[in-house]
Amino acid sequence: MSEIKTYTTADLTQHSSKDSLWLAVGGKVYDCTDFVDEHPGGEEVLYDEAGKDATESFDDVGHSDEAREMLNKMYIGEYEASIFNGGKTSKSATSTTPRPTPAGGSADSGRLVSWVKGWF
Ligand code: HEM
Repeated sequence: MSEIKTYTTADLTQHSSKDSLWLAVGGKVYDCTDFVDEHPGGEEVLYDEAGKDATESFDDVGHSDEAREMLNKMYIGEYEASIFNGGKTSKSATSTTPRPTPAGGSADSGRLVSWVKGWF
């Protein structure tokens, strides 16, 4: 059993180079360092998003389920900013969903997000 790590925006920013390239997508952090060369969409777009929350760009492309599955292999932890950035990441997380929730989970997490946001 591995413990779940949480990374902040500051942590993410430290990994924005070719040598260590992390991306946040849908509230989760992925180490894409070794994937850059294999990305069908090219290296450039990943460098552009390196060390950032790439949820929107990732979603905009309309990546396939296969692409989403590839993400699972690169998963290294949760992105802490997902709740505190005005819901941007969390909102997209409902469509990205490499989460261990059932298929109907997106609606539920949407509700959770609104609920959490109500506190701020
Ligand atoms: C680590 C995260 C990512 C993974 C695993 C991934 C994976 C893939 C895969 C498998 C494809 C082939 C088409 C498909 O199956 O959907 C693809 C295409 C593409 N990706 Fe990504 N991608 C990632 C991040 C990004 C990001 C952040 C961008 C930023 C804009 C991006 C832009 C594109 C584009 C533009 C294509 C289309 C290429 C084409 O059809 O010519 N990807 N990606």
